[in-house]
Amino acid sequence: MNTTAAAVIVAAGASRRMGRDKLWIPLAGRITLARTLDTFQESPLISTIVIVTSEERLYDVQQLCQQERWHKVIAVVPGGQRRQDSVRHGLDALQEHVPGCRWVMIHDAARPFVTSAILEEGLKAAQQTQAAIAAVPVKDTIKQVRENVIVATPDRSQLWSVQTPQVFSFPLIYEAHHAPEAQDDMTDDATLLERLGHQVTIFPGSYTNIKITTQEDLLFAEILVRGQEK
Ligand SMILES: Nc1ccn([C@@H]2O[C@H](COP(=O)(O)OP(=O)(O)OP(=O)(O)O)[C@@H](O)[C@H]2O)c(=O)n1
Ligand SMILES: C[C@](O)(CO)[C@H](O)COP(=O)(O)O
Repeated sequence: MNTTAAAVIVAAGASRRMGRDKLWIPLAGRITLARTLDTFQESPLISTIVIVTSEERLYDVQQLCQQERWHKVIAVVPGGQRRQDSVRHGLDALQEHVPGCRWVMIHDAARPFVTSAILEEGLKAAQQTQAAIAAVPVKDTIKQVRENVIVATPDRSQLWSVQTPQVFSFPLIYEAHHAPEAQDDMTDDATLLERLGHQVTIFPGSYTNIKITTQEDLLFAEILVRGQEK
């Protein structure tokens, strides 16, 4: 595959459920953010990277990019109130700095175990449908609950746990993030396209492509790192 994509790495969250900045927690000695950036910097499928971080971390991230020689990083920009606002800021930076950008991968910096194989799967899938997101089949039974009472048990065979990267035609997702519908709160980028009536497909993620969110995730992360180093 000779097609490449730009990447927007969103790293501007407050880590409220972790209680401390989860992107700067060392995982076996290398911080979460660096592990994520390593994969994108090393992938031949990624041409340019924009990192979206908090105002407070702008300088730290710029310094880290120099120190780590992440030469594909063309901009480090401040995030917004919500994840979707941070994504939009990243897309705006690509619009400004990468004329003619065709494909973009939007990825959580909090998912440091993404692999180059997942990136490849995502770009291949998006080239088929213009919009494709990483996902894995749900393993638990999921219940819909209202005021502590179960109101529905969706058919598990139709339930998928969604991850990132989420890979899109850049013009498509750029326009969607600037549509009126983008004002509504949504927790992933695919939702926006769904609301606008676009078909979004899934491609295989991985059960190890975890999002570092709460303290317990660090236990699994340490095991994953040790497994990678064997
Ligand atoms: N305003 C925000 C919120 C989230 N993110 C990023 O989006 C990814 C997924 O978000 P999440 O795991 O929820 O991170 P936080 O928002 O930091 O977590 P919490 O909800 O516990 O505060 C993370 O890499 C986070 O840094 C972001 O760039 N801007
Ligand atoms: C985008 C995402 O990682 C897909 O599962 C998830 O929606 C992010 O949610 P968060 O609350 O911003 O972590």
